[in-house]
Amino acid sequence: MKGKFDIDVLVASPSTITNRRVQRAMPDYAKMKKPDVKLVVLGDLNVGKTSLLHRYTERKFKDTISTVGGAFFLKQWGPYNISIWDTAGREQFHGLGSLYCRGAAAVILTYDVTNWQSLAELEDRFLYLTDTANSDCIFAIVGNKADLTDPRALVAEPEEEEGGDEKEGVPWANPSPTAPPMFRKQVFREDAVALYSRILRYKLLDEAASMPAERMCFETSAKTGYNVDLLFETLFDMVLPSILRKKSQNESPTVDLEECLEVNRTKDGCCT
Ligand SMILES: Nc1nc2c(ncn2[C@@H]2O[C@H](COP(=O)(O)OP(=O)(O)OP(=O)(O)O)[C@@H](O)[C@H]2O)c(=O)[nH]1
Ligand SMILES: [Mg+2]
Repeated sequence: MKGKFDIDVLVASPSTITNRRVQRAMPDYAKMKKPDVKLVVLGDLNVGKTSLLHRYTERKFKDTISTVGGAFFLKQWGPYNISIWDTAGREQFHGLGSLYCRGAAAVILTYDVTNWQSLAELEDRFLYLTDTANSDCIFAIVGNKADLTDPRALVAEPEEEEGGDEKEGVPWANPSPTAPPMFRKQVFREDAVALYSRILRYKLLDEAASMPAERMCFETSAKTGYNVDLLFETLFDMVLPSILRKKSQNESPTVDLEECLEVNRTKDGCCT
């Protein structure tokens, strides 16, 4: 399934800027569109954050290397520009997390369904990083690698044709008879739902007035594309009110006191 407003995505990564060849191919930042809203993907090392973004933006499951610092993807959604920040799960980049979360309208907390510790880390190590996000920030909890445990997640969506650097073959595209061995599922949906409730309590949010956990907990596979569009597009729709509110605040007539004082001073000539 393609996004209803599918348009090119721009990718920029501080980790690639040092590479000369890439530097020449870097976009012209002067022409870059200003994002209207920001989404951030957080989670432990190796849970598949970058792979989810590749799957959504490039329709591919590609080889990845562990993210250094962070990278951002720009997605046009209707008339709006949405920036999606991919962060590094590695401990040494942890400090950057709260920087990336500053002003975020939505945070995607990602774990690996075959790794209990990756869920525990979300609460222990990542949740407090979101203190810098917007006060009305939306939280999604995403269990990735569902293809390893759930036969429904094995049905692959077609990959984009051109390119060539995607992983060789797609044996998982057909669940039978070449289905890969199933891994033991360590994190269940109920565990994610329970974490979602704890997050609302941590944020002092009223559960009844917040998005219900059933809508905010996803199981995905970056490998097959299972639920990946659903995840991002549900969030894009949810952050639209936040964009509209920001825009109307910017458009509402306000008086800049500093500017008035400056004009008055110049008129009176007292400061010239
Ligand atoms: N089976 C399976 N493997 C996946 C999936 N998503 C990612 N992987 C694999 O998991 C490994 C880590 O993926 P990344 O996307 O680099 O993980 P990350 O969360 O970005 O990791 P850091 O950048 O180090 O924080 C890679 O070997 C991926 O191929 C998935 O949905 N299913
Ligand atoms: Mg990564």
